[in-house]
Amino acid sequence: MPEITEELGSFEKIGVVTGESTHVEFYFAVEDEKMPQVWDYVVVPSNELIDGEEKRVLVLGQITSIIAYSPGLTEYVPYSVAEKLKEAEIIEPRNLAKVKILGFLHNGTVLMPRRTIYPGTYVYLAPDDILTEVYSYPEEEGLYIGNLITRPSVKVNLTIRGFRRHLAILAQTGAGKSYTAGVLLEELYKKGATVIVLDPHADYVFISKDPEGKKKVLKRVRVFRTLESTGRYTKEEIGHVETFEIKFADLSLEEIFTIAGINENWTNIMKAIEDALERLKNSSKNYTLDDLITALQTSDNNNALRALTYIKRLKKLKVFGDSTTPIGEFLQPQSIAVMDLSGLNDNVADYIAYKILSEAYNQRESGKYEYPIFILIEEAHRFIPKNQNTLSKRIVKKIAAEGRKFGVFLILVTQRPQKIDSDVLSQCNSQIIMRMTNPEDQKAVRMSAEQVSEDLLRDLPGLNVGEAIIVGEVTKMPVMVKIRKRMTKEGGADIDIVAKLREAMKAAEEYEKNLDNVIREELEKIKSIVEV
Ligand SMILES: Nc1ncnc2c1ncn2[C@@H]1O[C@H](COP(=O)(O)OP(=O)(O)OP(=O)(O)O)[C@@H](O)[C@H]1O
Repeated sequence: MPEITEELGSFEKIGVVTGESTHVEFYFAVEDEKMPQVWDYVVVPSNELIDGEEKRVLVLGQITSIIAYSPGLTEYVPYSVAEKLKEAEIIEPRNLAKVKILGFLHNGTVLMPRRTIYPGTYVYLAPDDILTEVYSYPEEEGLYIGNLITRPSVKVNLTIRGFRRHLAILAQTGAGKSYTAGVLLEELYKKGATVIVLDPHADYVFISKDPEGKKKVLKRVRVFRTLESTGRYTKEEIGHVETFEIKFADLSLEEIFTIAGINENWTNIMKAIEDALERLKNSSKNYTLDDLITALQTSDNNNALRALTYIKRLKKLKVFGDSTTPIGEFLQPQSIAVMDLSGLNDNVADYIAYKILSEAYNQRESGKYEYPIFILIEEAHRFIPKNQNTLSKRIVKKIAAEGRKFGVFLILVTQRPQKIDSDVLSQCNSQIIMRMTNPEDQKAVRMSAEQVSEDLLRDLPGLNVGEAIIVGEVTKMPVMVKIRKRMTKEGGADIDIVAKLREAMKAAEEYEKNLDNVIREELEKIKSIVEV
């Protein structure tokens, strides 16, 4: 942003600061004929002390409301007077705008002013190039997410550095969360990121293809599914699906205890399982879960029978196969690995999430994998619910607390911010918030994100599909964005109800026609029998 010179003369003047100002907000009387929009950006010149030196700076602000009034038409003016004023054309409508100060740019960072904006200061519409500068980053760190809602000509970039402290995408259903997450995946991919997606609704299984699903646009995308999963889409629709499986004999004793829900104080039960496993290991390296169950069933140890109740639970997981899919399959530079969890029940999805996240985290913690890993968890409230323990919750909490040290970053997507573990949510330093009308969800967002002001919350119900407010470390200033168009195909797009119903009508007609034909044929048969 330029430090101020005479170039202000080329800016579009739209008003004068009036009333009481502070260093965080001010009002201005809007010049007649000028019609700024709510959420548009303005600049005002001011003086700031920077590094001990007085400097003229341009303070950027955002219009948060516009109050229209007429000096003659006060609230209590009677109709007869109001009508006379109208007929005499002396209503003289005026606009008073309220502005929230966003800060000023100094050497690429945003500083908040310490001085109040003085009444009488001219207010200018912020020129596009200033806004572009505020919302851009150097090529190798900028992720192009969309354009300013009020200025479609201004591109908005996020910084990939901001992902260090995790990101949450929060909105009610249908607001455009998955679409937005898809845009982020495209941008992360362009930057060479390693991404793992936990995908309970198969929203990302087409991410390699163009929007029509014809051409492959992202080369290094792999979609995984468990052996028995049927998924939301067929393998033919997706193109290529790989199997994710775990060899039971590869599980450690601790893992078996964890997933079977065996408490660490139940030493007798643990010992019975350990003994049974020891015997199995001595006879074969390829023992299965069924082998363990048989070993416990045939044991004369009472604790083995007690253990059986817990071990039998593992049957429900349905992920055990002949070999273990190595975590290396999910971790490759510049790649997206989508774990399609659609159609699986919560326990299975939870176990798979736990397994993949733990191993990915270990790879980074031990330094075996050298590149940062981005983990996108769709429907995050299912994996990290509030007041409830899941297998994956422990590892997600660990990543939320310590992931940045090892380069493991979370992107959580949820339509139920109030249902998600609040510790994890508050570790997400950046938020992309979209339309949200539920007051409880709004409250959860307010509690978790200090940058989310009352002003912003008030605006949430007014956002359209695909519009978002972005706050936190991924952006220099809070920003309202129209998310850009996807270059890849969505998985979970809303169905076209009218088109589908049209198809249903056709199918019903077809059915009726067939039925008529069958009846006619039957009648013909009966007639021929009767005639004979
Ligand atoms: N930025 C956008 N531009 C164009 N269309 C969009 C945009 N964002 C969302 N949509 C459309 O809006 C619909 C809902 O989007 P999406 O599925 O991403 O919402 P969601 O919040 O993830 O919903 P759910 O919680 O049901 O998964 C989709 O049909 C999608 O194509």
